[in-house]
Amino acid sequence: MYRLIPSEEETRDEERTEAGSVRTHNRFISETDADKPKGRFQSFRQKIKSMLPSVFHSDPCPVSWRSKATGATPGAPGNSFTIPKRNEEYLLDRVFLRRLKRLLKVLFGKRSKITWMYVGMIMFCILNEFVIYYVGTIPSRYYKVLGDKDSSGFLRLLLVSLGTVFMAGLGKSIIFLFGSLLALESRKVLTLHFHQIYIQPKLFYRILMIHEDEVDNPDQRITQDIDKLTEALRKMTEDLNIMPLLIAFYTWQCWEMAGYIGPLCIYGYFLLSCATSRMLINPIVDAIFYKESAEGYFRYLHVRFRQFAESITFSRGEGEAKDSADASLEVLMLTQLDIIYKELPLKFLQHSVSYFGSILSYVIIAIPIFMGVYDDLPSPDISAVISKISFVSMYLTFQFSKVIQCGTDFSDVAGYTSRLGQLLEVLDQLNTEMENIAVDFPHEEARSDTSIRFEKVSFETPSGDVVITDFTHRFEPGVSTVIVGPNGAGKTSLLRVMGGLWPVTKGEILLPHRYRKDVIFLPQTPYLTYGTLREQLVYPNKEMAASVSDADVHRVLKLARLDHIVTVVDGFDTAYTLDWNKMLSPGEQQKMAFARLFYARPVFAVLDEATSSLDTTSEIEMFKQCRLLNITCITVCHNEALEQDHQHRIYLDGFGGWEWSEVQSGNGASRGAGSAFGAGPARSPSEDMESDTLAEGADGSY
Ligand SMILES: Nc1ncnc2c1ncn2[C@@H]1O[C@H](COP(=O)(O)OP(=O)(O)OP(=O)(O)O)[C@@H](O)[C@H]1O
Repeated sequence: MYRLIPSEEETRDEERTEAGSVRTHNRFISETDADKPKGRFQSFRQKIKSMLPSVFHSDPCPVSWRSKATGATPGAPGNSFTIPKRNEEYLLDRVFLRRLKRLLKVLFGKRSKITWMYVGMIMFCILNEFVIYYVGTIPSRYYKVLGDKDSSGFLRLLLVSLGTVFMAGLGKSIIFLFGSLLALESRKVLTLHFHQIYIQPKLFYRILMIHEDEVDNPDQRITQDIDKLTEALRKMTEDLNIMPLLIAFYTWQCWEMAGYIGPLCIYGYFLLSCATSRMLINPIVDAIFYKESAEGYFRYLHVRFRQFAESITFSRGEGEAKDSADASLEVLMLTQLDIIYKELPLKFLQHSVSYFGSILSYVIIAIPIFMGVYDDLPSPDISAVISKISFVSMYLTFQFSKVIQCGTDFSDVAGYTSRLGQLLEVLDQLNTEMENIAVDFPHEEARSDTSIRFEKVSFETPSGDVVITDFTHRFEPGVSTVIVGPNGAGKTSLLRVMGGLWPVTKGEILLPHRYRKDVIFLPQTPYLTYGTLREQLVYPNKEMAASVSDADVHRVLKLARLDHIVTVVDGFDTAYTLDWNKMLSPGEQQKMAFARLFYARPVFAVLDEATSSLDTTSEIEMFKQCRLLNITCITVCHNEALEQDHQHRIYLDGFGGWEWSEVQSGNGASRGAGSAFGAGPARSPSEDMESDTLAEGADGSY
């Protein structure tokens, strides 16, 4: 037996609420809050932040167990516009460094190829820099041979310089290749890491369904932000990876030729530029964070159009769809405009730094020349020296200006790092919560117990409303139970608690030891996986598909009254993606879920309105097959006629109360025997016989 007990974390959250000591970011606040925008840019940002949820959260803002801990009151009277808002600023601070360190640790982990690729790239860059140094000194050699009128020297130099320039070009392209492969590998490593943490039992559900106010668009962060981060890192790496070596080398060269004044001027200039640049980058990091949020919502809106195309069209909602898409685009444009405005001073600084840098290099040359250091040299040699110093000092200032120019890439890196780091932190936090929804392995004596037991279980919604109190019941194999009650009474929530999706606040739930095998949940809308028909039937255990024989496929499809789809698919091993949703109507999709169930034949089938789209005959047939295959149903439904297919009935009153009773008129067994089928449309005895035979056939074969 697995044991689901209240989460300590949840309890702690409540204590925090009562104590009033809460996390400050992710508060729910209203537009009427005191922190009104101050400056022009702040007001701009405020506008973007406030528009994001108002445009995209057409549904009421999700509230979570965690948000409850903030003690805020979404939708409270007077809060005409209540939105979730983050107080966190995304800056180049210690939080950013911590997040970056974490991502780099993943990238340069023990088994990652990235370390070696990076080392290879650095080696190549160093080699290439030797070539570049030679290319840089070529003009001074030309001054010399031309000044000396040395024609054979000139020809030799021409050949050598052509070869070197070709080598330098080739080197740059190879560095680009290295960088691109490195970015590709980095994306793979990071994405796999996120998949590993994010696509975990129940975690996935909790972050998307319950904690979505804490971290927006996790899908976008994984699919796009990682890509953009690795691309920005690639650009920075290509520019900066051997920069410290180059700076050291060219500082020494500059010192040799122009004395300490040269490097001193350049370093002072660089420090000043860096300090200004940092000030200008900070607001961009924040703006990038919000731009990506807006990007995510915009994309999500279009995904929803695709998902609900038919419903929108039936409701003639295209106008509303267009308005919301336009509005979301407007927000996105505002966020992009915000970045453009904030990047403007940075761009100005970057360009000015490189132009001033070239002037500075002439100042550095001028100092030794006016001090008479090179007075005793002949003029061709002075020209050569001037050219060489100019190259060295310009290259040194160029290295520093590259650092400033990387500011834009760096602000990208910082923005994406914040988004990914934040996602990792929320995932960590949820993982801890999941650990606190304890799963205890049973004592030996409990292993044979195949029942599902609820012992005085109470639980509440994520927003803290009590759903059911002190629920005690034992679901026994062979005794099907129907759960009924008004809308919002908590029927599905009871199944969520049974499935470990929601924690209990009191009491405990004991589940069969072979829980994963013995208990199968069928939701109202089944998930159709990408893949072949065989893979659909064994979902989620795709690896078992090969063991499903053609006869098995035919048999379970016939049991689920879905045998006609063998003519729709090209073959049992033909893979389909989105086409599954087009090939199967909602009712057929539910039948597919039953086909899976008939193939797996668990002890319990937990059905949450899983037959809502089926015609009455098929609905009755599904329950009959369950009975014949010894599958005990725990069914949430609104169809009173289905009660006859169950022995027990649980009624939830919607106020936390519940009532257990035996189903009075007839039961599933008697219905299965024949007469009680009168509850559904008339069926021929041969049809019944056929179903029974099929079920028996299935019995023998699985
Ligand atoms: N993620 C959530 N956050 C906050 N409240 C929720 C959440 N999910 C469900 N609830 C609330 O829990 C209550 C019970 O919902 P549940 O889906 O269990 O009802 P139900 O009995 O299955 O309803 P129906 O018959 O309409 O399917 C509802 O009031 C609903 O608003």
